[in-house]
Amino acid sequence: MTKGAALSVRDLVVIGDGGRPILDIPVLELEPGTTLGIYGPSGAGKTTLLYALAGLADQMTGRIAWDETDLVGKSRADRAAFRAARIGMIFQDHLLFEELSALGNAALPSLYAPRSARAAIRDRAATELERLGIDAGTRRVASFSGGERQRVAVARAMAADAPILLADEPTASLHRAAADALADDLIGAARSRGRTLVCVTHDDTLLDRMDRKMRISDGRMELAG
Ligand SMILES: Nc1ncnc2c1ncn2[C@@H]1O[C@H](COP(=O)(O)OP(=O)(O)OP(=O)(O)O)[C@@H](O)[C@H]1O
Repeated sequence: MTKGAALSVRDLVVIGDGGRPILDIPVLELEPGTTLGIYGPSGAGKTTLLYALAGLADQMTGRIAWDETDLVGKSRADRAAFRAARIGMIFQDHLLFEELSALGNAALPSLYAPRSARAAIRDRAATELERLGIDAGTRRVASFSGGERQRVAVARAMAADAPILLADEPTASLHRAAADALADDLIGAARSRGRTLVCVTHDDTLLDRMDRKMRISDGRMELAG
């Protein structure tokens, strides 16, 4: 079983390009295997928080510790290495390689993995795609719909079998039944494999299934459950 990671955020301030703080989170603690839903108005700072938790924000102060690793103090290269090894990401623009098939994209984490782990990653990628109803086949993802691309991104995050899953509006381009199936997968991954899941979403059905919910408004936490 994958061991989930604990999160400890303290006095996190993310600075925007203009030098102005765009996010201020005094305290956020998550036990391994917890699911957290983040919601709030457009422009509130939800994606900024997810990027910071992934170590993708360059200008930040405070502390973002996943277990013993504080991403704030690390170099960009070290943060990238941590991300590759420990974080599965489902982000809004999907970041797919247009020339590759669904399986080619979903199995991408195998490129960064030790040789001994590669076959298992490809197998998980294929299994996830099948479960999400995507033909792994030879068609390039360039011609996929928004919802199909979303599911390829989910399969890729699952294939890595990372202890941390970060998702930005994972159900946004899906109809209700597909959104519910995807929620089953994400939450099932957290519950059965102890992964820690942080999910930005406007989808109340998905939010209601999270262990905890946090509202962000104007760069600040408003409610924490
Ligand atoms: N690098 C940056 N430099 C300056 N401002 C930024 C930067 N990144 C984001 N912002 C601004 O910070 C605010 C928060 O952006 P963010 O994308 O986190 O919002 P959000 O809550 O995810 O919104 P949405 O629901 O519309 O996706 C916005 O006003 C945005 O324009």
